[in-house]
Parts: sequence; structure tokens; C-alpha cells
Amino acid sequence: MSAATAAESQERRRSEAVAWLRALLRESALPLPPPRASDDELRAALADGALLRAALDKLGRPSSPRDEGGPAAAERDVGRFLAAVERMGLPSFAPSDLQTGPMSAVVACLLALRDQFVSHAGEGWTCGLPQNGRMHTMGFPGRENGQVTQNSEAREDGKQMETTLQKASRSPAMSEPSSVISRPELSSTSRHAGRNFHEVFQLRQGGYSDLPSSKISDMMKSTSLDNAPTQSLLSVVNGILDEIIERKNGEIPYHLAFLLRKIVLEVERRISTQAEHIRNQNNLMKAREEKYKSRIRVLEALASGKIHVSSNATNGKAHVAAEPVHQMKMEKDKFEEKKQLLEEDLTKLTKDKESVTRMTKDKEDMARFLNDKEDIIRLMKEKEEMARLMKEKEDTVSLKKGKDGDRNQSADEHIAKPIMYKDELISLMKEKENYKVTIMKLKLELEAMKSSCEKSHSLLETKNEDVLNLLKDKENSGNIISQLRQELATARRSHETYIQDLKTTALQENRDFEQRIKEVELKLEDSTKRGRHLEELLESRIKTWERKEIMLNQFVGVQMQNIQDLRLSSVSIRHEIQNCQKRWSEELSGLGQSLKVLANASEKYHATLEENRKLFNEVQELKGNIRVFCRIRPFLCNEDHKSSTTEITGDNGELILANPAKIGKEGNKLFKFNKVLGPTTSQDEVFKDIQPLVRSVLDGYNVCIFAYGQTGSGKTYTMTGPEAATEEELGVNFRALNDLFLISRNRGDTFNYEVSVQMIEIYNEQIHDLLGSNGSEKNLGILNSSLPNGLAVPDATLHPVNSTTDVIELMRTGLGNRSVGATALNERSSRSHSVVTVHVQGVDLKTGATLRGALHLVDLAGSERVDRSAVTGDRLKEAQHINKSLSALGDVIFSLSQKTSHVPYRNSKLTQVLQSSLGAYLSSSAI
Ligand SMILES: Nc1ncnc2c1ncn2[C@@H]1O[C@H](COP(=O)(O)OP(=O)(O)OP(=O)(O)O)[C@@H](O)[C@H]1O
Repeated sequence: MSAATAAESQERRRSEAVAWLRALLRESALPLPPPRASDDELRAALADGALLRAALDKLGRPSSPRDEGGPAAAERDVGRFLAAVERMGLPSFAPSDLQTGPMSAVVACLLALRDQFVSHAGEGWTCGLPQNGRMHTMGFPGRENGQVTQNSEAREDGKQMETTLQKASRSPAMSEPSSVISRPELSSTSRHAGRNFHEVFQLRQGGYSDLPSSKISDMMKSTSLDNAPTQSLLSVVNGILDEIIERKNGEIPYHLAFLLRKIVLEVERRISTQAEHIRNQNNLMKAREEKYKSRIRVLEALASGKIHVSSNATNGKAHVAAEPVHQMKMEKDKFEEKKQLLEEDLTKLTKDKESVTRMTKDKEDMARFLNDKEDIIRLMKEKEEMARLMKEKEDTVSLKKGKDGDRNQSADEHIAKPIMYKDELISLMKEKENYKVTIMKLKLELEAMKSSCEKSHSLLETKNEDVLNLLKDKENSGNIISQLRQELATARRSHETYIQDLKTTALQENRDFEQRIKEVELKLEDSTKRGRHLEELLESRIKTWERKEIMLNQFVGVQMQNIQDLRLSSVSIRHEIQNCQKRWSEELSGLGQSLKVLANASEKYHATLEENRKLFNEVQELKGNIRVFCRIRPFLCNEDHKSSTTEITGDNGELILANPAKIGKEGNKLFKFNKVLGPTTSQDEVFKDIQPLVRSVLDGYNVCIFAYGQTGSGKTYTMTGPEAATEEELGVNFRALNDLFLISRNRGDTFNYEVSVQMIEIYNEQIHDLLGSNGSEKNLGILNSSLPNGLAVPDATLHPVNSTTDVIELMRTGLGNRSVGATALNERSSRSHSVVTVHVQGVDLKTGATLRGALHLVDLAGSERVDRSAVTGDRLKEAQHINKSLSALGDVIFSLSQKTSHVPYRNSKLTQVLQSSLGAYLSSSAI
């Protein structure tokens, strides 16, 4: 080691010694060396011996008060300190070291004392510390009867020392057998035996040496020692040791030594039992700690799981679950601390056991010493015997001298006896010399044994103090253990309560979790199924997309090829387009010329059409504004075929009606019509003659088609058709409307037509609306002068129609509202005039001119002679009105055909309604 390193080591050791000394004497008023004191500073602090004296006091070696100062007191304190150190077997130093020279020996002594103090702190040295009343009694760090006692200085300089002191103060020691070792055999008898032991050894009159050996042997053989309180045992040990000390010659009875040994063995056994008990307690505490740790882990897992699961959950629940966990953690820390204390106590007990072992060895040394002492006594006795023999020999010599005269007288007689004595004397002298040598050896051995005995006395004294301290610590430990038990019981109860609550909570939570787990499992299963389904779907779609991708790639390849081709062809097409554009421009210029020609031709075409329409209508007028066709219906199944005959005379419209019942001209009457249609004429053939008039309506003309005839002659059949008519049986009305819509659609490029329908009936000279919502109840009025739109009965409902179906639907509604009744001639006779008016308004798309036309489809009531109808009352009145109106119609038609100035329209409602159709500026046709 280099000089520098040695100096550093010495300085470090000196600092440690100074720190310990400052911590130990921190409450002292004496001046202390600075924390990093040099050798001289340390020497100056220790030179007067006051600090050394205070250290001894602090370490539980109180001395008498220092009533004087000066070098003498300093020398005495230093000497007392050195003596105490030597008694403890620690390295010492010379008093001159405190005057001059290095302080290494002093530092070594202080550190050894510190180490000894620390190592013996658990053996009761602290019993002398609490001089200021701050006893660390219950082993709870920093608490003095529940109050905090640590100060900052202790934390700074003597933390280690303080910790050691605290450990020492809370170390358990031996316990009384009855309080710690729960042995069933400790009955009242054993307690009585313990009392006997106490009575024997405490109520003695003299010393222990005076007790009869038989009594001591009886006590050692019995269970008195086993059941005696430890305090009593220690008192006996103290008493015996006191007697040993008092009797400096060491003449202690042998049986007392054995008793001492027995007591020490008993104390050792109790310490071992106590250590075993504490070890068991420690194991029990470890097991409980493991149990609590496992519960804490479970609770922490529950708490953490609860907090996570119900993150999606409430914070309040998490707080409730975390609070017991926090308390359990605090209790766990508490148990950790208790476990640490118990481990420290176990360590302390182990040290105590070692101390007792050392005491046992000392006791054995004492026993050997006593044996040696007996040998010495025996030798002394032999010596005394030798002295007695020497005295007898001297007496023999003196007797020889006194009897010289006698010997001279009988020299020859006694010559052999002195020689024998001489030899015997020589041998005795030799033997004496040997005895002297032996005695000298024995004296030396005795001296050595005396010094050993003194050391043993000193050690026993120390051990005695240790045992006392152990006893105090034992009592403290008892209190600590009882308090720990109470705390443990309290903690166990609170834990049980907590655990019960937590079990309940955990059970409930577990149920909830199980329920949730089931739900989650169901959802998971469902999700798994969905996932599988989706995976399958995904796979199929992936395959589909892969196929599509392949197809797309192929398609793209083809398209790219096509694009290439198209690019190539586009160039040629571009050229062709350019050529075409040239041609088109040339053709367009030609087309422009052609369009001009076409426009001129179109104008000429429209003019031609207009002229054609005019010519067409002029032709119609030339054919006659009033045309009368005669249709002969076939005989009905219930009619007599011979009752009348008809003869048709060709296309000139002449009809000869033959009556077989009459003779002459009366039997053959000639009638002249525009055309006569025979009984076999179909509905379509009848319409063919009327069809040109429908076209005139679209050209802005008014056309009136009405059927006239007697009841049952077939008017309704011709105009409407039979009930449930087939397509071939449809009447003039439907065919005319069908043709009207067909022609209007064909003229869609030149005209825009709007078609609307009115349907009225004239019954008993009253007009009813057959399409109104109120039915035919209301009597409508007629305008004297027709409106521009051709509406003669403006209050009748006007329904716009777009197709023949709409008109058929309206006509079925109107026919349902028509007044009918049974007559003698017809089972279902029309008792009113039915007028269906189709209003057409066409707008010329080119000129914007408006054309209005109207088509009146009239189904007149049956005309008949009243006498033939055999009607009376209402029917008679109906017939009279019908005949009157038909007569008025005949008069108007006659006037119009004769082109008279007055036309009697106002003679009936029928002629008033049809006035616009029968008037001068309109052409009409009639059947
Ligand atoms: N051309 C015809 N072919 C076959 N049957 C016909 C023809 N004309 C009329 N009939 C039938 O004659 C009967 C009477 O016809 P319808 O009812 O049309 O007479 P009407 O003149 O309207 O009578 P009313 O004046 O009493 O209403 C009906 O059964 C009808 O089917």
C-alpha cells in the first residue's frame, strides 16, 4: 500500500470514528470534534477525557459525576476508559497517544468500540441510552409512545447508529415459559414446582454455597429448573456469580458449578425454543403474507380488469375497487415491516444463542478451573502431609543431636540406624525438592488460573448484564408480540371483512363477467360465423375479381391492340373525314339549295293541303249538308217476317216498302234516301259512309250525326252497339272517336289538337248533364247564341280526353245515367235524347291559327205513335215530349233543306241544342 493510500485510509477511518462519536454524543453539551477533524483536532477534543467519559456513560457504563477538572481528572477518565476497553477485549491505546504522535491507535480503539457497540446493540447495551427519557420501547421506528422522536441531526450523522439502537430496543428476548411456550404440562403442579425453586433459591438464609448439595441435586433432578421463571434462574446465576466474585479464592462448591451449568443450559434451551417459536411465527407470517399477496394480486387483477373492461364502465366503480386494493397494499407493507422486525428479532435471538453458547463455554472453563482447584487442594493437602513428614524428620534429627552422647556410647549399636535415616533423609530431601518444584508449578498454574478466573468473573459479569438486558428485551418482546398478535387479530378481522366484501363484490363481478363473457362469446361466435362468411365471400369475390382482373387484363390487352389499330385507322379516318368534310361542305351547299326548294315545296304542300281540305269539305257540301241514310235492321227472332217486306232499288237510295195487307199504291210505298243500307250491312260499312264527316270536324267543321227511328228500330245499336259489344259490333260513336284520335295523331307534325267531351240528355224537355257529379238531376240552361268555342250548354261538364278509351269510359258512365224504360215495343226503350258532343280545338303549328269543330253524336228517343205504344200517364207524357221534339227537329231540317229564312229552332230543346250544328255556317249530316 502506498503512503498516499495509507493516509487516505487513515483519514477515512478517522472520519468514521468522528462521525460515530458525534452521533453518539450529539445531545451532549461537550465540544465535539468537527466532522472532518484532523489528528490534532481529534486529539484536542479527546485530550481532557471528557468525551471518552461521556461515551462510556452513553454506552451504559455510567461513572461517578466529574466534580473536578484538570490533568488529574483527565488522566483518571482516560484511564477508566482504557480499563473499560481492555475489559471488553478491544484494542487499546497508550495515554501518551492523546498527547503526541499519530492518532491511528485511538481511531482504531474508537472504531472497535463502535463496532462492538453495533454488534452488541441487540444484546442490551441500549438499556443505558434513554437517559433523556426517549426510550424506543415498542420497536416502531420513529415513535415514542406514538410520537415521532427522530431529529434531523440523527438523520445526518448517526442514521446507522439510530437504526441499530432502534433495532436493539425492539429486539425480542427470552420469554417466560408460561407466556411464550404454550406447553400443556405447565399445570398448577409445575407452577408449584417453579414456586418451590424460587422458595429454595430466594428464601435462603445464607449463600448458595451453604445450601446442602442434596437439596441442589434434588432441584436439578426435578422439573424445577424447567418450570422456574427465567428471572429466577438469572437471579440464581447472579447470586452464584456474586459469590464467586466475593470469594476471590474461587472456592465454590462443585455442585454449584453444575447448577450454574444446568441453569445456563436451561436458559439456552429457552432461547432456542424462543428462536424456534419466532421462526415458526416468521414462517406463519410468510405464509400469511403469501396468502395476502395472492389475494392482493387477485384483487389487483380484478381492479385492473374492472377498470379496463368498463372503460367502457364507470369511474366510480373503479374507485371503489381500487380503495380496498390500496388498503391491502398498506396492510401488506405493514406486514412486510413486521416480518422484517421478526427477522431482525430472529437474528437477535441467534446472536443471543451464540452469546449463551459462549457463556456455556465459559462455564465449562469454570468447571475445569474448579476441577483444577480441587487438584490444587489435593496437592496442598499432600504438601501439608509432606510438611508434617519434614517436621517429623527434623524432630528426628534434633532427637539425634540430643542423644549424641548416647550414640557415642553405643556407636556400634546405632551405626546402622543413622545411615538408614540418612538415606531416607536424602530421598525425602529429593522428594521435598520435587514437591517444591511441583508446588512452584502449581503456584504458577494457580496464578494463571486466578487470572483466568478473574477474566471469567469479568466476562460473567458482562454476561450477567447481557442476560439482564436480554430479560428486559424479552419482556419488551413479549409486549411487542402481544401487541403484534392484537394487531394481527385486528388486521385479520378487518381483512376477513374486506375479503368477505371483496368476495361478494368479486362474486357479483364474476357473475357479471360470466354473463358478459357469455354474451361476448355469443357475439364472438356470431362474429366468427360472419367472419367466415365474409372470408368465404371475400375469397369468392377475390376469385371473381381475379378472374375479372384476368379478363380485364386480356380486355386491356385487346383494347390496347385495338387502340393501336384505332390510332392507325384514326389517321386514315382523319384523312377520310377531311375528305368527307370537303364533300359535306360541298353537299351542304347543295342541300341548302335543296332545302330552299323543299321549303318552297312545303309551303306549296301546306297550301295544297289547305286547298285540299277546302275542296274536301266542298265535296262534302256538294254531297249535301244534310244526308239521310236508311238502315234496315234484320228481323228479330220474335218478329213476324211476313208482316212487312222491303225492296231495295240499288244505290240511288230508293226504297220500296211493301205492305202485303194493302193493295195498290198503298201496298207499295217508295222512299228516297241518300243511301239505303240493308239488313246485312255491318257496323264498319255503316261507318265508312260517315267517316269523311269526322275528318271535317278536324278541319274545323261542326258535324251532327243522329239516329232517328221508331222504338226498337236499332238507333242505339247503330250509334253505340249492343251491350257487351265485340270489336266488330262497336257503333258509330266509338268508331268516329277512334278515327278522330287516329287522324289527329297523324296530323301531329302540323296541328296540335285538344279533344274534350260533353254528354247530355233531353228528357221531357229538360237538359241533364250525364257526366256531372250530381248525375242527371240538375236542369241545365241553353245559350241563345252559341259561344265561339261552340258550347251550347256551357254548364255541362267538359271532360278532356286523350284516347278512345277515355271517351268510351265517359260514354258508359253517361249511358248508365240515361233515363230508360220498358215499352210495348221495346223492353228497354230510350226515353230521352242522348247527345254526345266531341269538341275539337286544333292549333296550326305553322301558322298558329286555331280551328274549332264539334261532333254531335245524337241517339234520339224512340218515335212512336202513342196508340201503338199503349202508354198512359208519365209514359204518355214522355212520348208526347219525344214526338213533339222530333217533330220540331223535322221542321228545322225541312226549313234548312228548303233554305227558308226562318228556321224554327226554338220549338224544342233538341233543336236549340243542335242549332250550332244545324246552322247556316255548319254542315250537318243525319241518318
Ligand atoms: N242492324 C241490326 N242487326 C241486328 N240486330 C239489330 C240491328 N238493329 C237493331 N237490332 C236489335 O233490335 C233491337 C232494338 O234495337 P235498339 O234498341 O237499337 O232500337 P232503338 O231504336 O234504339 O229503340 P228505342 O227507340 O226504344 O231505344 C235490339 O235488340 C237490337 O239488338
